[in-house]
Amino acid sequence: MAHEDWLPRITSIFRMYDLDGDGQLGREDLIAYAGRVAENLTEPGDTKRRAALYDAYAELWTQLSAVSDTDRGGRISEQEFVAATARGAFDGDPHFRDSTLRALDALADALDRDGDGTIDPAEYERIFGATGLDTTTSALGFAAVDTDGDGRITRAELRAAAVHLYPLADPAWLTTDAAPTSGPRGIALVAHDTRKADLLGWTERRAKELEQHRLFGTGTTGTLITRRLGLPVTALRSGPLGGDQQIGALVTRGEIDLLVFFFDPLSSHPHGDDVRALIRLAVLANIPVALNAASADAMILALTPHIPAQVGAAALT
Ligand SMILES: O=C(CO)COP(=O)(O)O
Repeated sequence: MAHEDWLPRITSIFRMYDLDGDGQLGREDLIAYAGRVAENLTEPGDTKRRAALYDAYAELWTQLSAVSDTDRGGRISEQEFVAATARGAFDGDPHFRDSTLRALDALADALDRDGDGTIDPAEYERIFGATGLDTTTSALGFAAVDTDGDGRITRAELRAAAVHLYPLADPAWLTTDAAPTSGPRGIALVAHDTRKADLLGWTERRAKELEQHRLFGTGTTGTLITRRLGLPVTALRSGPLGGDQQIGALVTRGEIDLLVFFFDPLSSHPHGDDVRALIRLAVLANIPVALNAASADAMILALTPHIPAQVGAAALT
């Protein structure tokens, strides 16, 4: 792609994030940007959506700086940003891809005020004030984003339309391969009472791998893991109160890449139908399901790439 085609796009992305206008991007700019989006799109008490935005933009900063902060000064100048795009350093980087898609998904969730999984025109309208995007950006007009014309925007439609908001020489790369091949994955952790000690032992052993992913759990299981290990687990409702069904909904939305479910093999449970439904959805979605520590070990290792502690700029160019 010719330089002149993408240069104005890349400089406007840089300036969109450079909220203090000092010509340098720092972590604080991305955090302030997340704050701006959170402030405009979410209620003050909506800690879940807000935390997802802050986490996503902090992660985006990590990946942006790993690729483009070539002088390792802790800040990215506009020149470094443009140069990294010019040499296609972001294109093809799976960690950058995953963090970008995660930021877009956090934005989609924040726009989806009623939480029905799609964005209607009134919900969508707020994107412009919240992100600083120009209302005249026709590529982001509702009709252009709602490609199937059903009057609602899905996460996938937002991902596809918003790729040009990222510093890619070839934005199409971001969404051509729907399944990320590495980087943070969604992992659901569930255990019946008689298996909680086993699961806690396993999560303790695999804390290093688990902390690289996005963790979800049924109520008691998730809360216990966070309390015991400090791992950030998004705890849903307790299993018997609908937690398995909530995990099933996440599976259906494509947000879970591994289900670790240490179920009780020796007794029956009043919510047995919910348990079967969750496993059925996981089979349908073709995601790995680990029912004991041995299978969970194999699967977590397969899903967790070795991420070097500090990626040198030279290695990326
Ligand atoms: O019952 C469960 C799964 O079916 C687990 O729920 P809790 O994590 O809330 O105990």
